[in-house]
Amino acid sequence: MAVNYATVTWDQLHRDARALAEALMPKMPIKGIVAVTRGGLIPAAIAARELGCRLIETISVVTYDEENMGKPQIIKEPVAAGDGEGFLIIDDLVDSGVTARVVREKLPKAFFACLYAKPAGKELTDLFITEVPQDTWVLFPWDTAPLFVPPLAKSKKSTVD
Ligand SMILES: O=P(O)(O)OC[C@H]1O[C@H](OP(=O)(O)OP(=O)(O)O)[C@H](O)[C@@H]1O
Repeated sequence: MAVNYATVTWDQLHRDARALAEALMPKMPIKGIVAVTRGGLIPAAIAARELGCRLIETISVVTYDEENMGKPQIIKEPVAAGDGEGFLIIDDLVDSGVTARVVREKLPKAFFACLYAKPAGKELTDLFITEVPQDTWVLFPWDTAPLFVPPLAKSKKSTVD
């Protein structure tokens, strides 16, 4: 399957996280936020600032490593969030939905919000900002760096030389 890329800039991410916070305003007041590390940390920080929320818990789910292929494992429990009642879960992306399923099982009473969702996992969310096609790889700002790109005139041998 061919892969397309969608580059998300810091500005775009900030706008989308603010849009998420605005959409979450009707859920206020809340007890706290659970950020799904690591991708949910920055969206959760932005949303927490907008929502005036200072209690931030985390959950870390490892869905793949060489010894544990395919078996998702919680390596950090969201202890402060109990069964999730009164908490918002925030992640950057729901792709296959494997992570979201594990997080929801752990926090069945929490509300699950993310910035971007792909078709395979979107039903596991309560709220997302933008749908992304399944074959698109989202490049987050922390995964990328600006690179020099040669001008067109230098990138191919000119035919008028
Ligand atoms: O729906 P899924 O197929 O489970 O994919 C979504 C998860 O993948 C990414 O995390 P990743 O496992 O890459 O870890 P990271 O955020 O620590 O980089 C993302 O932040 C989600 O938590």
